Amino acid sequence: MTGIVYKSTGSWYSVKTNDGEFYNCRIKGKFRIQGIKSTNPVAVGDVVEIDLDSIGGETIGVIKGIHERKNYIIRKSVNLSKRTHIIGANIDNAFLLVTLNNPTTFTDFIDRFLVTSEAYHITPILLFNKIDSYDEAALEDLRFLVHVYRDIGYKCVEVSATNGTNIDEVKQLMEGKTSIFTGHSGVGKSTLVNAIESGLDLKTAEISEQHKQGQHTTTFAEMFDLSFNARIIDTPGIKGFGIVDMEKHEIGNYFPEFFALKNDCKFNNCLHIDEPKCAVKDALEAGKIAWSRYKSYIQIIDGEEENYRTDIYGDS
Ligand SMILES: Nc1nc2c(ncn2[C@@H]2O[C@H](COP(=O)(O)OP(=O)(O)OP(=O)(O)O)[C@@H](O)[C@H]2O)c(=O)[nH]1
Ligand SMILES: [Zn+2]
Repeated sequence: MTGIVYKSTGSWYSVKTNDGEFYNCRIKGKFRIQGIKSTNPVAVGDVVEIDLDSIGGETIGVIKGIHERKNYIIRKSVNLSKRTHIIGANIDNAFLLVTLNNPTTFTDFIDRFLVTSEAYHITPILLFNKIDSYDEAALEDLRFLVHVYRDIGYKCVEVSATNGTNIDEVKQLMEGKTSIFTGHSGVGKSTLVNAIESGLDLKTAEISEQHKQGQHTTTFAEMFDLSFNARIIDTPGIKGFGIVDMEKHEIGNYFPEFFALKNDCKFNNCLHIDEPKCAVKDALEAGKIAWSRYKSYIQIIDGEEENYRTDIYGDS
């Protein structure tokens, strides 16, 4: 039987099969997928093959195989073991909630998120939240930012989680897909998810209650079905994306407006820094590329070692 992993707590996995039933499953044998060494061989969002077994009147599943992943996001531990944990797999949309103030979301944070989404092959969507709270000056800044990102081709939606503004548009973008929500603490993730589907926070509350009783201190990702044929992967403690292990020369490929000009640079390995006849620098001077984007690019290129190691920002 084929199913999808909705939850994992170490050695047990909750798998929903095509008939809509949930089964507690264990893993049989060893898994080594796509050459990743991770602390968890099977992750939330994985499509798995299971066999059912009846043990003492209870039906237990055994996971015997995993389908190839479309993508997956990982978190590397910052300690010496550098062990990788797969947070979630087969994700369609990554929503980043952005607020201009309260808290401030800086453009380099947005751009790192976009680069990582591109590298992971996840569709990034920017949600500019709290638009009900902005004064005219902030709205002006907002319009500029939205213009910059729409121009590149990124989907941007201005929302108010508290007023319900444009929540239907967000729901439309989620339909038939698996989404994750990220953003700084206080940007309104919980409020927004609650506006999308009320009562969902109730479920998560129950789960954290279970965690308190159990031995696990780590919070695990969990997937939820929403009422309008959409899924959310709840990623506790994950606030945003950083940069995946990348070669310097690759980074420009994940800035679509730079990538589009790549063949116009004199050198095909142009880093767009101080090479002559660089089409990206020309476009920047001509005002066709935003300075904030170029600044983020340089920051990533010059990034401290840490930026290349930690690809998911978490609390720990
Ligand atoms: N004015 C206004 N306030 C909002 C909006 N969305 C959220 N807030 C407020 O912002 C604060 C933080 O919202 P949360 O939903 O808790 O933010 P969060 O991103 O889940 O925060 P963490 O749980 O710390 O990651 C709360 O006081 C919300 O009421 C909005 O659209 N407009
Ligand atoms: Zn160049």
